[in-house]
Amino acid sequence: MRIAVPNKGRLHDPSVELLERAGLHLVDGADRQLYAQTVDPDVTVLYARAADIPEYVADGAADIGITGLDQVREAEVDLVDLRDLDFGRCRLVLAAPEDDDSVTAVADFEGGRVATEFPNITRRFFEEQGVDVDITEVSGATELTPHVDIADGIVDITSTGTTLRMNRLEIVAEVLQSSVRLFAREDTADAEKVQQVDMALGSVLSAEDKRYLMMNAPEDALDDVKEVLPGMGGPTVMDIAGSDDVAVHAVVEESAVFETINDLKSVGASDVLVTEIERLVE
Ligand SMILES: Nc1ncnc2c1ncn2[C@@H]1O[C@H](COP(=O)(O)OP(=O)(O)OP(=O)(O)O)[C@@H](O)[C@H]1O
Ligand SMILES: O=P(O)(O)OC[C@H]1O[C@H](OP(=O)(O)OP(=O)(O)O)[C@H](O)[C@@H]1O
Ligand SMILES: [Mg+2]
Repeated sequence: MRIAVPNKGRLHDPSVELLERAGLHLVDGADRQLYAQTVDPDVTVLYARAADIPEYVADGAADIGITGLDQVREAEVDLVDLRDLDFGRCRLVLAAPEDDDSVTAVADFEGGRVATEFPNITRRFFEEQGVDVDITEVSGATELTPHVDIADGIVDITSTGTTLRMNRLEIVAEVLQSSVRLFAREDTADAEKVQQVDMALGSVLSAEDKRYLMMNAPEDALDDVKEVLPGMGGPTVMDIAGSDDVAVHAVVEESAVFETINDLKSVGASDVLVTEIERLVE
């Protein structure tokens, strides 16, 4: 089974890190090598540009791929979105010079010019809006185009908004919300190995906001301890050799840890340990 992964840029490191955390360790992959075996002899990683990965999956060069939803929408290929991998979150927006009052709404672009790295997404957006525009495709530095009279506005990626602000552009409309996803083809989505990889990646993401709590408590405080411990079924309770206390283990939301520990101490728990969880296979 071949999985296409971004070979460079902002998506490369988080993609490789996620595979490693999911246990799909890469082996023998030299830095410039565009493929790598993994610890699973049935899973090979192919490295490609984020923009090319939709075609890699659609054409069968890879069975699944990790890339931005914006890249798949721009490629206009029909893929199965298996899972949001919760990074590379950004928006495609229509933006125009902040000091140009003639283009402050989508309709103002009627008969106007829009520069973008995403001509297909842009064309479809304006078609849906019933606005006729002239689209100019550029390969980067899109934010400059309205200031050198190449376009009246742009459709481009934004996440912090810094680049738009620095280039005195303001958002007129949101075109697409995007993040990095695990994509498959219709004919590969249900394959056993694809399901295994999807589950492994999901188990890492499920565990990220959970913590494992371990503590000791007097047996007669157990009911109060159970009251305090939220979520995931009942806690695990174990006898401690040579002690009247019991050991209690539970999985809790990371956001609840601070308050839960205070409550546990108040009902008599002691020696409370908090650890991260590598993977949580539901
Ligand atoms: N500023 C950003 N914030 C969040 N995600 C982004 C941002 N820019 C790009 N992305 C996501 O990363 C994907 C790849 O981005 P892009 O094609 O710009 O390559 P890159 O990884 O930024 O490398 P480079 O731009 O240097 O070629 C985009 O399709 C989008 O999904
Ligand atoms: O909202 P911000 O946080 O400012 O991010 C938006 C910028 O990020 C991307 O550029 P990138 O840095 O990837 O360079 P690129 O244009 O070469 O892709 C995108 O093309 C925008 O220019
Ligand atoms: Mg970029």
